Amino acid sequence: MKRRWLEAQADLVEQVLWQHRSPGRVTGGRLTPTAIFFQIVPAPGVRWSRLKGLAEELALALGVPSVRIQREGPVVQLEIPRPDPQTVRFLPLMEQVRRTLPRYPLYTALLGLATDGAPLLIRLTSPQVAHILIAGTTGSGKTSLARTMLASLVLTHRPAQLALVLLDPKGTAFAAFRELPHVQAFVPGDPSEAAACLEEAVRWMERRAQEGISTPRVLIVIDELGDLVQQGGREVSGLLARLAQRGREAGIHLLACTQKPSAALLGGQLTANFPARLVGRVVSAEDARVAAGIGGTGAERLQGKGDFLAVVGGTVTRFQAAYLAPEELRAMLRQRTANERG
Ligand SMILES: Nc1ncnc2c1ncn2[C@@H]1O[C@H](COP(=O)(O)OP(=O)(O)OP(=O)(O)O)[C@@H](O)[C@H]1O
Repeated sequence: MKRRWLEAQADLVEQVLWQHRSPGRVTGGRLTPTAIFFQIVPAPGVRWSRLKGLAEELALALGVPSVRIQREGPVVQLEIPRPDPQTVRFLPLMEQVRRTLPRYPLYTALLGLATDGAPLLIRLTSPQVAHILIAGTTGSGKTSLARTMLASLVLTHRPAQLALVLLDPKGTAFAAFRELPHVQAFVPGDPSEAAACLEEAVRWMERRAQEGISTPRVLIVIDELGDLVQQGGREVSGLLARLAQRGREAGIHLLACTQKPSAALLGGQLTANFPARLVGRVVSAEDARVAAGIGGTGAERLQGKGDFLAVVGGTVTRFQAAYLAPEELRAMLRQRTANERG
């Protein structure tokens, strides 16, 4: 049934290409949780720019809001959103990872499922990571992704290995985590309290660097970095920049979400110090460039709701974020807190 439907989609694509005098053969038909990927083998003489220009016509013919046409080496990839997108569920994916790996790697967070079907993880202590910026417009799934990463970390690390500082201006992003023994500080609302907390973190960083202490590793998680910097002004951006520049050696890492990844808002010094970027849907190609730190990623054509690019060490990996519904998260964390206390 699925095969036949995929073949019909491929035929439709070939028809559109033929009608627009850019014939090509459509092969593949790989399903990911949210999209179908085809490969187009253009007939001799068909120009890449012409194929690329047919995105709107293809979307119209297939009855979808948009399609992505990307060139990957000699191959042209066509990506069509699935009419029946599937959620990548956190718990089964986490179980799969723990089953396949002999030992869950330290300081490593689960992100989701890459388009090649493999689970995607990110290691805080890798030299190409250290601090992570999650950028994307509203509804792209930033806060949900940060929660997924946090959930995977607290499930696999003891408080003696990993401590958390949670800055949550809305007070709703990370509230579910606040009772966990890993949490050193939970700061909802009030930017002046957030500034005081960051000041303490800087003092702590300096002391740890002097004494050569780097455990427990500390992860400072910030929802809406843009708001925090806007409200807290120079003082806050200065503190954050210091943590980003010198935190790594003292075992302090930052994970920050932002709707507005602009250097003008966050300060060039701060943005330059987030080597790893997780980029969800953004509104323009310019925002995509700033968010990813490199051009041409096409993040402005992502679907939202957990459709992300991981940009780490010059490599771009597309993935669908694993998702934990709020009630699932609460139940899981209750269990985890009970285990730690018991
Ligand atoms: N990985 C995912 N899989 C499926 N649905 C998701 C996923 N991530 C987010 N969503 C859906 O998208 C909604 C918005 O997600 P989220 O609040 O994380 O976005 P956001 O980018 O943080 O938005 P805002 O900036 O407005 O806070 C969620 O309520 C959920 O319904």
